[in-house]
Amino acid sequence: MLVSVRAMKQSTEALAMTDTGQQENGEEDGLTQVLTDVLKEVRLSISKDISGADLLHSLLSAPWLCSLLRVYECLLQQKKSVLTPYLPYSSGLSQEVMANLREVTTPTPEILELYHILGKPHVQALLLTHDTVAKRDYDPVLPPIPANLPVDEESMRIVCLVKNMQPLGATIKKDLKTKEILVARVIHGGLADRSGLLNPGDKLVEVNGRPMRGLDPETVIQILMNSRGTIMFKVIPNSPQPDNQQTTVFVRAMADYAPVLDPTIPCPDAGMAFRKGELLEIVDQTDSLWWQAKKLQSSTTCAGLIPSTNSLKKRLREVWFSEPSQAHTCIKPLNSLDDEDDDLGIIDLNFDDMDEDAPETDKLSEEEAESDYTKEGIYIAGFRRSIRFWRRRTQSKRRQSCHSCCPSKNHGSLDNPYEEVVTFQRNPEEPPRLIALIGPSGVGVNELRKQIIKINPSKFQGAVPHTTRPLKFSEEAGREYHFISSELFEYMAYNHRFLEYGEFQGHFYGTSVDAIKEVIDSGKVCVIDIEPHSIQSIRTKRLRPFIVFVRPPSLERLRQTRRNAKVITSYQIERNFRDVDFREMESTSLRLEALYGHFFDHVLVNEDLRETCLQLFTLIQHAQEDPQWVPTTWTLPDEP
Ligand SMILES: Nc1ncnc2c1ncn2[C@@H]1O[C@H](COP(=O)(O)OP(=O)(O)OP(=O)(O)O)[C@@H](O)[C@H]1O
Repeated sequence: MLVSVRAMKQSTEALAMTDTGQQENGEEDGLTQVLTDVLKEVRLSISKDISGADLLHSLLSAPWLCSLLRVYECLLQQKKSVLTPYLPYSSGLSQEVMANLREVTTPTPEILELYHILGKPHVQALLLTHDTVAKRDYDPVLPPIPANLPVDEESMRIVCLVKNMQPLGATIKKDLKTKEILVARVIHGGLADRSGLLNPGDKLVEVNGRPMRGLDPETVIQILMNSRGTIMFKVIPNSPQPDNQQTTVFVRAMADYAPVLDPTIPCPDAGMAFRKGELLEIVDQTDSLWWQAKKLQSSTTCAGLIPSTNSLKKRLREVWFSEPSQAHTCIKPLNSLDDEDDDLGIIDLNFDDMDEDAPETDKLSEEEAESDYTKEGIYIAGFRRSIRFWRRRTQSKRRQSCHSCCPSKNHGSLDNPYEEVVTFQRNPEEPPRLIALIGPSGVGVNELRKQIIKINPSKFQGAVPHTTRPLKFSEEAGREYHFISSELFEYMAYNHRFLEYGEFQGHFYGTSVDAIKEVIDSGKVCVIDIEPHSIQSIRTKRLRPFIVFVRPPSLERLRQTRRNAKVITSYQIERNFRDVDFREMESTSLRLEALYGHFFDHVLVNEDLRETCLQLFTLIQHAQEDPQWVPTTWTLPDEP
């Protein structure tokens, strides 16, 4: 044990010596060498069977000790290589050199060149920066604090901002009791915010030497708006606010908003207009009435004021009830409430009111109406004309109904004017997103769907509809239709299991959510076309739909491209398109976009069929593979 203590002592001393020695001699392997020597001696002690030598040997040869020594050596190395400036006054020296060079009466070209180089602003700036870094003197030089300051005086801050054409980025208000002018809010990303020197609650004492106390906010705003260049504020800073961490929220606007039309906004100039469907980044929600937001697709860094959810709801209701031109066609005598059936999706196709002029021979027989799109051995479910007929009929009825004027039917915007969204990237293991096509009747949604499924039937599929009509000879249950009893159909309809359903020639037809889910769960991409009023029903976490609106091209292009195309009229007639159909398609398209545009993930113009198909194909891939904004509720974990 005595030996081990002596050996340790020696080693410590050796370590200490090596430390200084290493610093002096620059030897890098000193410590390792000492350890090796000590280990050698301890090993000798072991062979002499001296007590404790074993323990000391295992301690000194432990890997952690080697590692520690290596770290120590590295740190030592690092300490040695710290850069020290050769001189901390290179800028002053360069000035001295230039002064000397100026005194040379007959300067050589070299002298001239050196003088020119040293005089360059970039070189001067570089030398100045070098000196600042060398002195490590980064703080501004502040004037000394006067010794005789009264203890209870509020500290005053002098703030200088350079303002050109841009607004100040702050709103003000008057404290009615004290008549003081206060900073009401600081707009994120604006001039005041970027300076970091003005905060909500700061008292404005003077602006450019002019006292603010007692002035009207309007006068102060005018003074600020007319100021250019440097504006000097004297402010009494607000006592520091608790730092409530702002979290950014992303939302999709479900309503339009124009600050210039809103008399309640505290500062219309600071307001931000937006349209339905636009994505907004809400950066400040501290005020319960007015939030600050930026548009996601905008390059501006400065936020604008937008109403909070409650303020916007209130505003939308006020606007709706004050609109003098609203024709409240939803208020009808009791005996004319048939359209209410449309909302439930029930359409009775008795053809009592059929086109008198339509020749009987043009009308499709039940067989023709039921002809499916079974081509080249591919059964493409959900293309039956029977379903399309009752839809056609629904559309003409719904056109007269009152979805747009009634607040309760305003597609949720009055209840939820901002929909919270997040970016969503589908995990390849997850079921594919539903692809829903929407468009005015005749624009080609059905054709596009058919083409896409034909391209790759093992990847794309439609949802198999349900019907109460009997199975025909060539059909197979679950392939063309799910054939069910009227009772079951009624039960399903009653329990909201259908996205849409209706009656055609005494039989019920409908597309169920489960039929869609069945396709999705099989790993295939389910492609459906739906009526716009069903959008809300499919916008669920379960289906995560990607909604594509198919828009018609110009009238001229419609005439050119639809020469051989057939339109299905609401009277069960298939005929060539007429100009009146194109015009109707155009006006319906505008109406649908105005009403439902904020739900569309993409708008596709169906001009050339082949081209549109390719675009749709790419779009579907993009919908499945790339990140997109979706409602936050779609990404929340399921409740237990
Ligand atoms: N880009 C296009 N060029 C030429 N013809 C087209 C194009 N798109 C669709 N068509 C044709 O237009 C007709 C109507 O198309 P489709 O049946 O798909 O309409 P739709 O939008 O489903 O409307 P509806 O629901 O009323 O049937 C069909 O004959 C279709 O082949």
